[in-house]
Amino acid sequence: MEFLDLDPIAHVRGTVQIPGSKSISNRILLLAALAEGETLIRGLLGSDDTQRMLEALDALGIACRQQGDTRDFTVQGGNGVFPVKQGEFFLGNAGTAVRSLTAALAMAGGEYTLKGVARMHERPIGDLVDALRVAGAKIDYLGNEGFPPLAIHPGQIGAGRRIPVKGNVSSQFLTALLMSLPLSGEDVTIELVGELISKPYIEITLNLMAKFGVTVENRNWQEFFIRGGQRYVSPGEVFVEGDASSASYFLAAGAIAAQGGALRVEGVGAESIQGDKRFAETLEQMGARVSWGPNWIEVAPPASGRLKAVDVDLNHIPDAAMTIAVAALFADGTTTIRNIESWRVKETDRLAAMATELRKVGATVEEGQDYIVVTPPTALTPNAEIATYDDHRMAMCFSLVALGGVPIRILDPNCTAKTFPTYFAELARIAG
Ligand SMILES: O=C(O)C1=C[C@@H](OP(=O)(O)O)[C@@H](O)[C@H](O)C1
Ligand SMILES: C=C(OP(=O)(O)O)C(=O)O
Repeated sequence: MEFLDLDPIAHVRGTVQIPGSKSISNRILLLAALAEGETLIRGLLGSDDTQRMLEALDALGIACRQQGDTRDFTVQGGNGVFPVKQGEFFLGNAGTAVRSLTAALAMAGGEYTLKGVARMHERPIGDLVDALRVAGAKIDYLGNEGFPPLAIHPGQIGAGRRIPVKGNVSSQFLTALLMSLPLSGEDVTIELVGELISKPYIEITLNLMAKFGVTVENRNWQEFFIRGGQRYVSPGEVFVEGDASSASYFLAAGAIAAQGGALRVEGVGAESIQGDKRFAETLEQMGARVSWGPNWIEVAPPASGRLKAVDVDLNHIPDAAMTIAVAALFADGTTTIRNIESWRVKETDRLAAMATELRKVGATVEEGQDYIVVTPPTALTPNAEIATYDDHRMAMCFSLVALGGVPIRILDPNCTAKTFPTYFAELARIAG
């Protein structure tokens, strides 16, 4: 097993340019593919998740062309049509690709198979498939009921329907329906059944759909009404913001160990459409000093020098919430993070993984079905070997332990390629 040994990091300083947002990149790729006209996408994230989406669109007959060696791409939209009517697509562990393509292909009138890595075949999709079946889609499970791989057949997506969907397992199911149902051309009402988690991701979806000319009426988060007759039209050029979840590691590093001013991230700021920018608010609650510009955030440690423990509901920022669990090692007292049951169905069972690995560095941890309680040790255990469970965020979060004056070994560090292939190089650059 490959590993990376991190030496203790005394301080961090400088500015980090955050690579493009995964959530925005994969949404824009699909919307551009469905739109009429050519879209120039600026600053697309280069990572496993976006690569899987690009490959799938390419195989579906949508030309996606990289501009030289930049991260700018042109996409020739198919105006609601995928030219290729059959295929088998491997989508790795990219939730944003599997969920949104399931809905888009269910309406595409072809024979398609969607599959991913073994873990993807353990990540639920049943609530989305149920909703699509009500809409008239024909989808079969090729393995376990409720999970990929899926066989998608031509269906009859009906007009004027009410489509119920559950949103308590993943908001990506609602996102997938929202992005695809306008293709029916008819009035559609999506009706939320029960609670919706990870709400800010729906705001990203609605914002980007509007950029491509389709508006949705959000009726108090209970119903989403899409008026028929709308279609996606390329806005010409779109810009991908820096990834706010990726920014969380550097913002936390600034809160723990910035020296000579604050650590700055660029690419995400007050004007960002990503909910994960609100991670900085939680750091502020922990006592960190935070300042905001339109496109940047700066964080410095608390005036007292030590972060405060917090008791917080982080349902709105499930990805960045992991960074708080590790930042809790640097806080006075016990930190509780609540309402994060979705951690159990992501890249790994993140509640179990986080608890196991935090204990390796000496923390006392209570793991509940939907919460985690972290009490830091008086001294961090040096040379812990951190398993990362093929979860990019486990690798990135635990690198912060090096800011506690102890060496740490991160196993399989290349798993950061899912969303941030250059993470450890960036960390080395700001480490003083
Ligand atoms: O829509 C999106 O882009 C995402 C939604 C969230 O998932 P859930 O809605 O499953 O919590 C988040 O964890 C994921 O990384 C990206
Ligand atoms: C949950 C995540 O990814 P996915 O898009 O695969 O759901 C994540 O990036 O933390």
